[in-house]
Amino acid sequence: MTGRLAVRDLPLPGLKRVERQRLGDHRGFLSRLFCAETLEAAGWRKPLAQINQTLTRERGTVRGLHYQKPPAAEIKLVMCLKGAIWDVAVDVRRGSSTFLHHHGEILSEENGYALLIPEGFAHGFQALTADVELLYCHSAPHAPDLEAGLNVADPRLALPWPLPVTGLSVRDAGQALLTPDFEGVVL
Ligand SMILES: Cc1cn([C@H]2C[C@H](O)[C@@H](COP(=O)(O)OP(=O)(O)O[C@H]3O[C@H](C)C(=O)[C@H](O)[C@H]3O)O2)c(=O)[nH]c1=O
Repeated sequence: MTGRLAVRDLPLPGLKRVERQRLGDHRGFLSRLFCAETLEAAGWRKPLAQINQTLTRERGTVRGLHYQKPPAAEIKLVMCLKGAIWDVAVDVRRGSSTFLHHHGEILSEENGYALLIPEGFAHGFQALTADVELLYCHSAPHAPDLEAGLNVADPRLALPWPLPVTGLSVRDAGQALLTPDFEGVVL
């Protein structure tokens, strides 16, 4: 456990779980959310460009699946500070041995887990409780013109959402299904 963040390998190459250790005392706790030194060793070798917060009010709501295309491809560190989510990353790296494979797991206020999602992964989550709050660290600025997405109900992905999918944004509900010629992104 170096510097309060433990990094674990996951089945998709480059995808990591980052486990936060809380330092508690009679007042409460301190928890480190980001550490450039620890995360550089885990593959974050870019600046910290932007940090976002989202609040998702309704249990069952799904946000995603989003990624930014090169040259705005980004590393994300996603953590759930309030409530619990099922978080999922899908490999869209052209030529990857795990192309279009997904990894999903629960991130929560309680378990203190985050996902470090490399460039070339689409990201999404489902709120498992009401009023979930997420914090995102991004290695590249928001680039709306280079945003892309996958459909959360795409049969080619067959994502095992824990709850019935609700609350999609108009954009997310309208994401096109993958076509047979989809080759992913070249990083
Ligand atoms: C991502 C982003 C969005 N915005 C603006 C654009 C829209 O006017 C508004 C909501 O954007 P959007 O509906 O894309 O937000 P989400 O669907 O919650 O996307 C988020 O959830 C999925 C799961 C992700 O992985 C994205 O990285 C994350 O941003 O915020 C910004 O101003 N900056 C940003 O970095």
